[in-house]
Amino acid sequence: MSQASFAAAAARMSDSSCAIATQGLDIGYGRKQVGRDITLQLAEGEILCLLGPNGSGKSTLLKTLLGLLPAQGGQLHVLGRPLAEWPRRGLARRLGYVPQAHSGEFPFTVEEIVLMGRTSHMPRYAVPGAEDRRIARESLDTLGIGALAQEPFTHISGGERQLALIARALAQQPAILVMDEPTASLDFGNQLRVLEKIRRLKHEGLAILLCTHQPEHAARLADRVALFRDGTLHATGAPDALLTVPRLAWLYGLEEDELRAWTATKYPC
Ligand SMILES: Nc1ncnc2c1ncn2[C@@H]1O[C@H](COP(=O)(O)OP(=O)(O)OP(=O)(O)O)[C@@H](O)[C@H]1O
Repeated sequence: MSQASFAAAAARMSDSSCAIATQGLDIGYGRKQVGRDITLQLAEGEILCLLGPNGSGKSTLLKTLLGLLPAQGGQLHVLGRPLAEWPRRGLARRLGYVPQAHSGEFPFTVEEIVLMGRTSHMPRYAVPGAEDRRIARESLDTLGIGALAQEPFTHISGGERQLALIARALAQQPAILVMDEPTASLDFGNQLRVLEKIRRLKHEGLAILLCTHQPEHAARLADRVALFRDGTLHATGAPDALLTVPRLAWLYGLEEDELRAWTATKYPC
């Protein structure tokens, strides 16, 4: 890297209006490398959609950006500050995470799961107060699952669990929202409701990074898309420029005719 580009990269990394910035990030598990040399930025008030085939390393990247997995190399800054320098509670207050829906092991109620999103706002060892409960209730209602508040998380459907995990992240009131396939197990109506909610959160100023297996969602929602394959970030840019038939066919290992035959969206050729 030349001195000028090194200086430009350093300025980008320490820009506090950049929600997340990485430079040459290597990701993986222990000695196993899953992705390498990943350089990306997520700006405030931006939606960036990460697209890529199964097993390409998207979830591993998200977990690394959240500090749930240590980076194997490179640099990672959140709001202009190295991730490692953030106090845990400060980071937890700013970074919301919607993981892929899981069944959960302990029979917490849905409300209790959502209240967990308030933990970083509460004094240590405190129980949730009236304001925390109001915010949790509002998050449930906004996703249309207020009626499930007292149900055990382990006894609701996969799609309902997905909505509860989104409600938990909303209750956290983060500045940055990282979502791993947030609409994967939702019915058509809930998919659209969640996409609309994500769009509104962006207008409230949140920075949102999400993985999706649905290019049409990225086309409608994203300010920028990132194409990720084999642990490498191949391109980032405007949806119109990147969501083309040749690029999507290459990304998912399809024939172009196959893609045209099975998608209703008319991607540019
Ligand atoms: N806990 C783990 N330990 C070791 N390797 C893992 C672990 N979790 C995932 N991997 C491996 O990392 C690679 C990338 O997985 P990852 O879950 O990041 O992919 P993905 O792009 O999110 O896939 P999908 O779209 O199917 O969710 C895969 O080869 C996977 O086997």
